Amino acid sequence: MEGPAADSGGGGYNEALLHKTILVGDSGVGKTSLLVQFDQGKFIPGSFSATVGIGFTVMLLGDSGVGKTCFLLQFKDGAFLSGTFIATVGIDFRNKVVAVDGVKVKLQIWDTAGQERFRSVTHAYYRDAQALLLLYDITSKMSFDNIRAWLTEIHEYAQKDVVIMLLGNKADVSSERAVRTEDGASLAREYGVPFMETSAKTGMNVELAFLAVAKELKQRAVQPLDEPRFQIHDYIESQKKKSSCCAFA
Ligand SMILES: Nc1nc2c(ncn2[C@@H]2O[C@H](COP(=O)(O)OP(=O)(O)OP(=O)(O)O)[C@@H](O)[C@H]2O)c(=O)[nH]1
Repeated sequence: MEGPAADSGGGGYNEALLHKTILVGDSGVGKTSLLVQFDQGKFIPGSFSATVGIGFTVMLLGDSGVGKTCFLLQFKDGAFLSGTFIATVGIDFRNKVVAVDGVKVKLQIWDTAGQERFRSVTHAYYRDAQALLLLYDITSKMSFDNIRAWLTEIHEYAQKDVVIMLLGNKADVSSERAVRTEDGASLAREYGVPFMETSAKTGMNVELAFLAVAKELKQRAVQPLDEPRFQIHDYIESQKKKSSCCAFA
């Protein structure tokens, strides 16, 4: 069985093997347990809760090494993978349910390989994503300079109304900073997308990034007519922690 993902353990990679498997069946037959058993190798007894009816796909994009996998693992497990860098192969995914204004929202998060050689594989998934988190590394000017090329690809392959957020990751490494916060903010303004700096290491703004897109997508899906529209830019500005401030250990 393969997820939308190829094996991320390195070694040979066969594009022809990439396919999707969908689990279908009545509520309670064990679809989620089967997936958890496959993903984590364990069975969680007594944990049945009907899978939430509202779910979205979020995709992580950006150059290889900017921290996409760490960003996802920090959000999913609250842990940081330090040490050896193992580049993602093709595409991998994780699920996480978040509460948005009392409603459970399931996010399926796709972690893509930043390496050029996997680009044709990841392009195929753009159109299924409702939100894209586009990361650069604040210690790598090149990863920032490549953001325009990423945005061009996004406009070519993604849905027209996809939610895009620009994230300057590794904000904890201020001594090696190569991209000013103002430059990130100004590029984001130019493209009309929300922006913040993050750290997959300390967790700074990681949850906020996912929560903001979950709120925006949920609002779009089930917006009560009498409620004012959710403003993602304002929400982020009011909630985000600044890297110049006291957010680091
Ligand atoms: N200091 C610091 N290091 C980070 C952070 N995020 C990731 N790293 C490190 O950066 C390296 C690359 O991280 P990954 O998450 O594997 O990068 P990626 O973007 O998924 O790379 P690809 O899978 O090749 O696209 C690893 O050595 C991480 O430990 C961060 O916020 N701060």
